[in-house]
Amino acid sequence: MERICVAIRVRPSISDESSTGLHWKVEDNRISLHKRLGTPVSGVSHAFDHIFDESCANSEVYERLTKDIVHAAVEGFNGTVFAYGQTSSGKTFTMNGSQTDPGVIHQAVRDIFSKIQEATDREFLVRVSYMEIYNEEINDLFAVENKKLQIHESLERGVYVSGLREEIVSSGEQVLQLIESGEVNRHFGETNMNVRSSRSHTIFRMVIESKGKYDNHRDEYFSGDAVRVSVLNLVDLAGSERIAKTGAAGVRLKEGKHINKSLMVLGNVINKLSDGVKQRGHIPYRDSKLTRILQPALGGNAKTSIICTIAPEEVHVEETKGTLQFASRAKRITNCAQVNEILTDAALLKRQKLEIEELRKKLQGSRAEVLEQEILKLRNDMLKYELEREKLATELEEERKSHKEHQLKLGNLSSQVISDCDRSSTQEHESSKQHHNEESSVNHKKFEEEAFRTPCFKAAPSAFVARRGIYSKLPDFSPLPNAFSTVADEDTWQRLNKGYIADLDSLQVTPARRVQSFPCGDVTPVSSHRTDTSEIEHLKRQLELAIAEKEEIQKEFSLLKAEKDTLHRMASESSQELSKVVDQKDKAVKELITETQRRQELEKEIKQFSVAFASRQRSLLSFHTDFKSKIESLKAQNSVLVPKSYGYGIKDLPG
Ligand SMILES: Nc1ncnc2c1ncn2[C@@H]1O[C@H](COP(=O)(O)OP(=O)(O)OP(=O)(O)O)[C@@H](O)[C@H]1O
Repeated sequence: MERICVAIRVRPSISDESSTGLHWKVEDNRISLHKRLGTPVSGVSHAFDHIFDESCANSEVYERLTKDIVHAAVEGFNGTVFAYGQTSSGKTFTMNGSQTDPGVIHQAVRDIFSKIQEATDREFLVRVSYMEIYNEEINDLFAVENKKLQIHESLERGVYVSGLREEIVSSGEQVLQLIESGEVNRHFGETNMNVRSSRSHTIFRMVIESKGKYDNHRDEYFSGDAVRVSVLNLVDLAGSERIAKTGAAGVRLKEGKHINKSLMVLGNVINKLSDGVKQRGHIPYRDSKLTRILQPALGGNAKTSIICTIAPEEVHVEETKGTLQFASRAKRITNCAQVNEILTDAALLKRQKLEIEELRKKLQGSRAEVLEQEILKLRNDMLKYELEREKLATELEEERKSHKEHQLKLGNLSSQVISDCDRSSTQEHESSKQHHNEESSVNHKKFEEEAFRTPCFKAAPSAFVARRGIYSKLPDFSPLPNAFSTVADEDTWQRLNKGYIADLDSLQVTPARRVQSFPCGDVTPVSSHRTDTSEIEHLKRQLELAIAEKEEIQKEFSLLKAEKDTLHRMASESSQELSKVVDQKDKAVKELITETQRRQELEKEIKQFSVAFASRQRSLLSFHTDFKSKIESLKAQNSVLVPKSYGYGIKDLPG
């Protein structure tokens, strides 16, 4: 959708009277009415796409307002440029121009042919026609005999004037000559306002057909073999007039009434179109011939621009205000222009094939590819989960093993402690007194209660005294002094004892440490008792630590188990999803196959249709030729003159 481009052009003042009060002021794209001292009149200020002041030449108007539309017409877009305004405001001057300042039509014609020259990959056929709407009747300006032409509408051609002469042209000069000849037939008349006032609306029309040239190297058309057909209307409207001002009477009065009526309908159409899609309702295009012919340009398939001409004199302020209001409404209208292409059967078939191909690609690309990717992703995820699960299972197994080993170690340790205690207790019996017995009995009980609660440990013997007689031989290496018996003070013992069993692990794993023990005979009973007690304490601590460690491992174990369960669940969910996606893919593939079959059937049908169409065309052609020859012979027989009809189609293309 694009808006209609609206511009204002101010004609130079032609009155000798200097303004005594109101005057128009142009600032950039805004025009406003001012009082004598320059105070703006409130509510009379309008902005437009362009405002051309008195000094602007037609070339500037063409450059800024019309050129783009003309170029688009060469490319296949419909275009309309029209001049609107009160009588004597400069419409004809803008459209036709003068010797020194050629108008919009003149420049458009030249520009079109230079554009055609540039487009080397296309061949063109240009047809021109020139008509006027005079007193609500359509006359052909290229053929005076073609009067009161009728408007028709068909699906193929849209709205058209039947019987209008169209000339095939090949150069700008040819067109300008034709226009000149047409101008002679146009209705002008003298009024109080304009010595040469247009008494009709004129529409100069160029129909531009083009087709891509055939490229022999590539064995195909440069830009497809579709034919583009566009219509460019260059319209010079008759000016609205106040009968009192123009002093019209008789014929001029009748003309004036028709002019005003059709301009009023144009105003109504513009008003309705500017209301917006929802409010506009019925558009009265059919109320006048002008609006009927200009229908595609107003809210239809065309690029349109309107040049509203105004007279700057104070005496025309009211008319100028009306023109500016019309222009303000018109600039709200949106059109939807698109390239007009006519497809031959072959082009249609080719285009449909391409479309089918594209659709097929899209179908394959959009669904199957996405599904493939999804499946791949899910497979990767599954693999990842599997690996993680395996890793966790291995870790779990290792943890289990180490847990077992720990338990085994603990069992060994406790049985070792028990056997050590047993031996110490026997020695104690032989050497110590009664109170020692009691004390060790208490100690033993305490130990039994505190340290050996775990069921896997054996119950301790009733008389428990630590003893270290298991290693009878002295070690090859020992950190102890040779004459240990003389330094059996408690501190030294404690220190050495610490080094002796630093922790349970080193005790079990490093045999060299074991040989740090020494025969019990070297130790005095009293000090042996003390040392054993502290050793037990130490062992108890170690045991407690081992139990805590075991609990920790158990906790870790249950966490790992939970994690493993989650992974299992995720893996099964993934596999379910995977099977769902695979199902979906299968379905899509089936759909694709059905679609392809359908397309193939369609292609076949199109082929059959085009064959039938071609044969029908051939039979119609032969019928037409027969019919024509029969008419000719009848004509010859009756010697009746039949008026020549004019009609050119794409088949009349030269060469
Ligand atoms: N921009 C301009 N520069 C110079 N002269 C102009 C300009 N515009 C209009 N004129 C002159 O003003 C007069 C009236 O202009 P024109 O005939 O183009 O008006 P019009 O709007 O077509 O009038 P009508 O509706 O009566 O046909 C002409 O003599 C024309 O040469």
